[in-house]
Amino acid sequence: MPSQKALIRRPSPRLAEGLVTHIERAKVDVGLAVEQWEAYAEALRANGWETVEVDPADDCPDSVFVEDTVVVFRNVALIARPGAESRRGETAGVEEAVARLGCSVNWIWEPGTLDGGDILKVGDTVYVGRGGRTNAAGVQQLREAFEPLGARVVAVPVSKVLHLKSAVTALPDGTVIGHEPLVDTPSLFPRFLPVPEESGAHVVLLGGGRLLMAASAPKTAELLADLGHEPVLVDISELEKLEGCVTCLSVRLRELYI
Ligand SMILES: NC(=O)NCCC[C@H](N)C(=O)O
Repeated sequence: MPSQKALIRRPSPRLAEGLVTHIERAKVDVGLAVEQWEAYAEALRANGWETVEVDPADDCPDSVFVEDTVVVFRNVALIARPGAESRRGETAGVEEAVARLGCSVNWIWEPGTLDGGDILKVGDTVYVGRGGRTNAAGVQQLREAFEPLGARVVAVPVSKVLHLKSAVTALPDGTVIGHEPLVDTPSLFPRFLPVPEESGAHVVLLGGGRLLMAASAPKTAELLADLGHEPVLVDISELEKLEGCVTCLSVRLRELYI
C-alpha cells in the first residue's frame, strides 16, 4: 500500500525571527501562526493524510517550513543543504524522521546548496529552480541522485521569488500554474496556466481533485473550482509574512511503499 504520510514540523518559538528576502518584514503573531499551523495540519488529516511530526527545532526560526529540508523521489530522501546558513541546523531532525519512515537517505554536499522549495515534481519530471538558495552544484547533485532512479531533471531559472515553488506548482493533470509576473520562463513548461494571484500559484495536491490553497488567493480558487477542481482553503497569513506558502509546510510522502 502506498503511504499517505505528511511530514510537518511545529513552529519554533523564535518564528518571528525567520528570514525575509523578497518582501518587507511585517510583525508576526507567533500565537496566531501556531493556530494557523494546527489548522493546516488538521486540513491534511481531514483529507486522508496521516501527519508525522518531525521533532521540533526550537532554535531554528524557519523550521516550520519543513519542505525546504528534504526532497523525496521514490523511496529516496535527499537531505537538502539549505542555501541560507541559518537554516542548516534544520536537517538533522528531518534526516532522523525520514530514516525512521524507511526511506533510503542521500545528501547534498558542500559546495552544493539546495532548498526543497526549489523542487517541483510533475510525474517523473523533476523541475529544479536555480535561484537564490539552490546553486549549480546543488542542481548537479540532484541529477546524480535522482536520474538513476528514472527522474528527468529540468533546471529552471528563478530570480523574482524565493523558491521555484513560490512561483509555480502543478495541478493533478500536470498543468503548471503560476502568477505570470513572477515566473522567469513560463515557456519552459509544456502546459502553463496563469493565475491571478501570487499565492494562487501554490497548491498542495490532497488527492481526488482536492487542492489545499491559501485563503489569500480567492480569485484563483474560483478559477480552479470553475475548472473542476476542489479548493480547500486555509488561512496562513502569519506564515506568509515570512514568505511561507501552503506547499512549504509539509512534505507529502506519496510514493513510499511501507
Ligand atoms: N518552500 C518555501 O517556500 N519556503 C519558505 C521559506 C521561508 C523562510 N522564511 C526562508 O526564507 O527560508
